[in-house]
Amino acid sequence: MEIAFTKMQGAGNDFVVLDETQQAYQLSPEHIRFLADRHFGVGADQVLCVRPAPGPDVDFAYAIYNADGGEVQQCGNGARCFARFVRDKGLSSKDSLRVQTLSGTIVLQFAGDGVTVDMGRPVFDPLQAPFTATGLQPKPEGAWQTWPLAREDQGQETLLYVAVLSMGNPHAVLLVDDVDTAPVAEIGPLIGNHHRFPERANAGFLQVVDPHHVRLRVYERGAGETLACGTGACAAVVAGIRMGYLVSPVQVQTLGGELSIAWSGQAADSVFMTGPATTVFEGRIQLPDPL
Ligand SMILES: N[C@@H](CCC[C@H](N)C(=O)O)C(=O)O
Repeated sequence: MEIAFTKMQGAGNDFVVLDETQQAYQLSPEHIRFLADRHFGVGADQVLCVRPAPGPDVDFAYAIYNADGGEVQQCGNGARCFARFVRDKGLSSKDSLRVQTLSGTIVLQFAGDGVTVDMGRPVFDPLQAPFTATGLQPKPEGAWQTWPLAREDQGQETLLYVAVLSMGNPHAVLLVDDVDTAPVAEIGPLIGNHHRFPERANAGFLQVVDPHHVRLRVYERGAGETLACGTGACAAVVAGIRMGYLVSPVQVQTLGGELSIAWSGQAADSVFMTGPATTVFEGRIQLPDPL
């Protein structure tokens, strides 16, 4: 089967976007891995599918697959690219779009050259992250708390203290002095695959520069370290605000660009993310058969 695709990126987090509004491709995890492969396929951190609205409350449905083939609940940078794709392809001319994801409805709004996404409320109950905190003693961190994750280091057990929350998908946030020297490739998978995260997690490494500026690197579940992670930026800023280190709005400097995150500090309020969304190229690709 040959399919049309659009390659997009938001702050360097890159995507293969597929229009399934007319035809559902029903891709297998192997197809997703092939499309995301940087040597044999198109190359992407995530594959995004634009699907018809399942009901009158939303304009579209949004399916997200990590490069490893697994379907996930949320993708912030992808959401902005979703909005740009829908407009560029003439699928909708609305300035505001309601889109259904696996973890609820998000709202996308065009804002100048970029897109602002209402990412919904952060979830602080560890059980809902999901994170198994049973038997663990949290450590006070500013006005909030972090959880200890045991780690074997040269035969010795050491503890990594992470803030845990969900932005529709699971996040662990580790405060670091300098993201440039943080051992992201080593510690990212240890945190993300820790048995206390039964669905694995995205691991963010957060450097507070001042109350309105941070630097962030994220080791993403199912994709490895990416140049930016939108939900990771939301999670890191929310954690920083809850701890008392940050004040909204916060500019997040990632490896691939800048995102702006705003949150009132109230658990009942949504987190808003603004950033770029760009089309890189378009093409057609033959899916190897059988896959
Ligand atoms: N890059 C994304 C997040 C994609 C999903 C994530 N890897 C997960 O498994 O939850 C973003 O911009 O939010």
